[in-house]
Amino acid sequence: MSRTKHRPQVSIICGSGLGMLADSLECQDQFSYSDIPGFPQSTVQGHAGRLVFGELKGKSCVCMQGRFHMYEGHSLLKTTFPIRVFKLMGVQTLIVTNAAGSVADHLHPGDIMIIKDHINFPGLVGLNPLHGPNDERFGPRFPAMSGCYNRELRSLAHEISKQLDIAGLVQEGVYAMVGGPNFETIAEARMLHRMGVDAVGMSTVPEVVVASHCGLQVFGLSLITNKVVKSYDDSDCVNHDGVLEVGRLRSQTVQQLVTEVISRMEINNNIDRMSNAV
Ligand SMILES: O=P(O)(O)O[C@@H]1C[C@H](O)[C@@H](CO)O1
Ligand code: HPA
Repeated sequence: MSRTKHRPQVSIICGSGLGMLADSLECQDQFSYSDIPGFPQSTVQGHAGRLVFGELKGKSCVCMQGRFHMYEGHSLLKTTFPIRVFKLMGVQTLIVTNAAGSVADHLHPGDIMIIKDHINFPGLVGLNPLHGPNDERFGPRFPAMSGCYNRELRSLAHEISKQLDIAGLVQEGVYAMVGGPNFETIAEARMLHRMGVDAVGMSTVPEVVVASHCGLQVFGLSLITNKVVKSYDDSDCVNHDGVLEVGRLRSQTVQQLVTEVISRMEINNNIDRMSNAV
């Protein structure tokens, strides 16, 4: 905290190919993850590995240009370490973005899905960042997860997408986290489809669980970068370069939507900063 004058209220995590979300921050202070004690390193292409502080539409923000994934070999505690750092800094809101494959037939590459809820597949089999002794300073032993994606922010995003004339691209849905790093088999994709999953990815959920546990309000967006293959007659094949390419093509639209949501969200100036700990 002593190396930046910014005291962020909003934190943003950039998904694969969405690192440009940090570019619109003004008066930036940037730190490479390798210079931050306790931070893991980003190893995935499209995740720069920088923490960027700055102002956006009068709000103080911190942006992770690059996130950590379980499949990189990080423990879930390490993967979500930045969220608790943000909480200690006084952040009130977490905005998560990701690249995801569409499972629902009505979602297409280039669409933006506002995350309404999630399915935590790793969590359901015991891989949860909240495993282990509970640190009561952050939150309760048994946190509720219903309503963890803030309803007001979701409805604000719909309103903004109408005003930006992108409502045709924006839908709401359920994101499921799988462990990765391989993409889904056809049988797995069909199972997800039957379960009511709209989009599938390899991140986000651990961050949201930890943010929700410590009382941050959460807003999440998935950029649909590909369709998951659900038919044995389909010769399509997803790859990471294609995922990054759709990220580049839609980067400006995602940036506009996130910027407007931040601009119009309410900030409680009576913040609960645990900053004497950082
Ligand atoms: O960090 P996100 O969830 O945006 O990254 C997605 C999932 C994998 O890391 C990668 C696959 O292309 O993109
Ligand atoms: N599956 C899992 N993760 C992803 C996908 C996908 O199809 N696309 C981007 N991230």
